[in-house]
Amino acid sequence: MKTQEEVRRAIAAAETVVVKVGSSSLTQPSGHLDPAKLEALVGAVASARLQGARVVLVSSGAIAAGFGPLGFDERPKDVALQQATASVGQGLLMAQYEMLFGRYGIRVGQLLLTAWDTIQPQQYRSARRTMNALLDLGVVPIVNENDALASSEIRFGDNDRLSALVANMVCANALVLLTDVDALYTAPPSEPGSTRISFVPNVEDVLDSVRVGGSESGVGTGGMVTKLEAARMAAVSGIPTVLTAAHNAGPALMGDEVGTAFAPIHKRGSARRLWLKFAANPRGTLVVDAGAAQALRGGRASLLAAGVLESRGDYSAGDPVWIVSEDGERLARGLVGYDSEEVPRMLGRTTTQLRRFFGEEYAHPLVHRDNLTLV
Ligand SMILES: Nc1ncnc2c1ncn2[C@@H]1O[C@H](COP(=O)(O)OP(=O)(O)O)[C@@H](O)[C@H]1O
Ligand SMILES: N[C@@H](CCC(=O)OP(=O)(O)O)C(=O)O
Repeated sequence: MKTQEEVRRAIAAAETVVVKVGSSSLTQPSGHLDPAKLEALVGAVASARLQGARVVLVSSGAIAAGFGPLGFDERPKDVALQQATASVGQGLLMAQYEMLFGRYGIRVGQLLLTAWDTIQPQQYRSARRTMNALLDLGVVPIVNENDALASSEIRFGDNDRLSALVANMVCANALVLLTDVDALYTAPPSEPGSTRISFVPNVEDVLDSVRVGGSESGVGTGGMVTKLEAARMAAVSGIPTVLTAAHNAGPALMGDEVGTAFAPIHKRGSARRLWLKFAANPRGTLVVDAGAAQALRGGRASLLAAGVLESRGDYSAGDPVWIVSEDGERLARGLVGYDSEEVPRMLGRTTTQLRRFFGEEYAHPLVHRDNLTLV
């Protein structure tokens, strides 16, 4: 799948498609939910569904739906208030979707995910099983970040990267990112001289040649930065992406030449590794010796305490950490198996010594190879 035509055709033929719609495309300039925009979006998604596609809708808009009814004049800035607002707004948003999809005889189901649910194998498997069961039933799963529960360290904030992880989770054949600009531009569209890009053969190459900025609407989160990250995560998972304005949803799903199409880069990765590689925010650093560095570079090796020289930072078991060489080169990111208070006394010790000195629960790698990704 190399040419634009092939990518567009693959999107039109996708058996399973993830459609992500941002807050900026569901709201009025005041920031409140816009029922007409919701209605148009549902029309396009329902049409794809009725033609036989399995469709997951990743929808933002909980905060937009909640702040008016709670008596606020604008989106709250405080994180706890945003979370509370999302909790009120999510129900109101779903009520709208239920009513609008109901007109087409389509059922919807709600799935609220945190980044954690895409990392922890048990939660990940459970989310995937539920999602697939919903799709088998012909239901349109509607996914949002679980804003009310997501903690600041492990929160996406935007839904772009979450949509790429969901696409990976359901083995989607296409990802459609809907926003308030019609395409990716060579620079933020408010800048004079920026031009529209209709096809990106390799998203990893375009990252250096395009200038992307944050959200200009004041409603969305992440801007084009997180959308390109999502397109890259999808491309690495072998999934083609189209990015365009929400009013182009219908033509985009039909494979018309709207917006920007991104070709897949053929490699398939697990959602957890994708999260680690692109989205995780490391909380600490493990400095490794030359032998461990070499083993890690070779791939498929776990990081054992015996090869770690130093632990920096304050982290808990399960947190993402950087793994760096002695001269500070970043080698990998990984999910560490122990708290930062436990690690120093484990350093430099073999697994046999750890078992003998501290017991069986310490006789494990600091970072298991399944929880590690090279940078
Ligand atoms: N190079 C670029 N091309 C297109 N849009 C860009 C670019 N750089 C920044 N943007 C901004 O990204 C915004 C979309 O992001 P955002 O507001 O977060 O939307 P959403 O709510 O859909 O996630 C656009 O409105 C645009 O102003
Ligand atoms: N989860 C939040 C969405 C946050 C947000 O604005 O994301 P996005 O529209 O993808 O930039 C909500 O539902 O309000």
